[in-house]
Amino acid sequence: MTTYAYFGPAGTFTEAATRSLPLGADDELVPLATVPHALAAVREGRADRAVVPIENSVEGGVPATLDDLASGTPLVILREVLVNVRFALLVRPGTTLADVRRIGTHPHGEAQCRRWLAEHVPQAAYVATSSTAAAAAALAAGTATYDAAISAPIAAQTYGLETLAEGVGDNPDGVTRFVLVSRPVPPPLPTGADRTTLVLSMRHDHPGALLQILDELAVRGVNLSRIESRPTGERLGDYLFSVDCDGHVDDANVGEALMGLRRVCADVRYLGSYPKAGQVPADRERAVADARFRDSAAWLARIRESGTA
Ligand SMILES: O=C(O)C(=O)Cc1ccccc1
Repeated sequence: MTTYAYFGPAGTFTEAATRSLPLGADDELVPLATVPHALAAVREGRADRAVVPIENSVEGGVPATLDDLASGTPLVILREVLVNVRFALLVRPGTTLADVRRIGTHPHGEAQCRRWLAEHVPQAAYVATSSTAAAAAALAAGTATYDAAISAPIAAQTYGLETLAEGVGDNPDGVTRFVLVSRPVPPPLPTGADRTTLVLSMRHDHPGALLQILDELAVRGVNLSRIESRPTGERLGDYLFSVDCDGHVDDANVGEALMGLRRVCADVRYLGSYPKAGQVPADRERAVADARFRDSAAWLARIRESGTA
């Protein structure tokens, strides 16, 4: 039996992401109110795995997740899943669009529905809630300070609310990437289409610090798919770089890039190598490049051992 803590309550997009994993019949799903609570449950051994959002196609990286994974007891990402997020405007039975004065939702929900809201409910103010489902739950319970919630369509059934409008997202193709997180374990085997997540801190602020990082990756042909600077939270002006790159820690070029980063950075936190979600064709050039890296390492070893290649 595996216990999955997910960013809840019931009816969040994170629950949908969790249910899209290959779950066993006796696996247990535990909703927790925030991303830090879900990750703490894994760190403290109350859950085996956590599922949390990490990036979406409108707002970019999810700060609560990036910041929590960047510090504290190390955790690793084992897998990612993509969810096409579609939003619905939910109300208590009887409320009409003209009645809606305040709308509750998660900040990422608001960001992804902004244009629709400006056009259809321009009179409504936005109230931030801890998740899209928490907005629906409080509305149904009568404890909300708002009269409509933007949530996943399924939250209407979960909480007994009425759907006033569906497809209220500005982009019907909006996608959120969720990650399955565990206490440190060896990575899943390379598939040829993998991603590696890292957090990099520089020794001190100096000219060209970011260029040094990019150099270590570029010179080994490692492609970056996301890079964000995040404040460390310690001193004004202290930043970390949160990075996703293509490839697996077992790939020769990624391994060499990691060693290079370890030399130039004050700290490199490895957050896992895992298969990319979606229809990603295996990169044939990667296999050729990997063979060249391994060949050159073997060549150097022969010279060191016997004085000749
Ligand atoms: O609040 C939720 O339902 C979540 O799972 C976080 C979220 C919010 C908006 C878009 C994608 C994920």
